[in-house]
Amino acid sequence: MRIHVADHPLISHKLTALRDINTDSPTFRRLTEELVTLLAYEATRDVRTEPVRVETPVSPADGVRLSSPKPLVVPILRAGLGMLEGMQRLLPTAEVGFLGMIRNEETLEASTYAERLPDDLAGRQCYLLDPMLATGGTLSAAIDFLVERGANDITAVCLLAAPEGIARVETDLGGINVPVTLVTAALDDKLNEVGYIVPGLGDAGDRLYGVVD
Ligand SMILES: O=P(O)(O)OC[C@H]1O[C@H](OP(=O)(O)OP(=O)(O)O)[C@H](O)[C@@H]1O
Ligand SMILES: O=c1cc[nH]c(=O)[nH]1
Ligand SMILES: [Mg+2]
Repeated sequence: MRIHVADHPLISHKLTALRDINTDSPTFRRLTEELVTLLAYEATRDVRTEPVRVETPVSPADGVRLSSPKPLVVPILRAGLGMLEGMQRLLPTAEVGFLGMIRNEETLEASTYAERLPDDLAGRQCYLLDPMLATGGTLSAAIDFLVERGANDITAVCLLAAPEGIARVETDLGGINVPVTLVTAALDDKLNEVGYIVPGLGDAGDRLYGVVD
């Protein structure tokens, strides 16, 4: 897996505020959107374009525009939904698919409760959105869903990734001949004994959607 840690000072600044336990839900949502827009800039570095000629008021100009087929953006519910608008800000014409996945907090196994993806993903550039890559079970299962539909160009955009999760995804990818890129704002230290990222930011879904004390 190709890994890009986008450690720009503005990203680090916003991420630090996001981690802060004193950051409330509305601010957490806003910072998530802003961070994703910055990460999307990196994640779409290889987005496909085609040449186009336009007329400026002065002369013809050769440029590019996004080419077909449209990129596909797939937020992993629930927490990934908080990243969708930030991504759409840079890719407003992208198609959007959905995966609903939940990790069992005892076993740490991911299961899928909703899935809405186009049937054929061959040749599509696919962007998975999930703020947290912890044990890697969720991302690995999401990649499997896309690959089963023929995807062969996958980029995962995460806010935080743990080394254990990256290792798991890389192992699981061993049997799949599909290039996957991970773009993340930070590589954290480790997982704790209950599978949370350390230092992390806590439960991203709860902090986005207000289920906090
Ligand atoms: O790498 P993993 O160990 O699989 O953990 C990461 C997953 O856990 C969180 O989702 P959660 O299951 O809490 O669901 P939610 O988004 O509905 O809160 C997070 O948003 C990831 O999807
Ligand atoms: O630290 C973690 C791990 C999984 N899911 C989260 O929301 N946070
Ligand atoms: Mg959660």
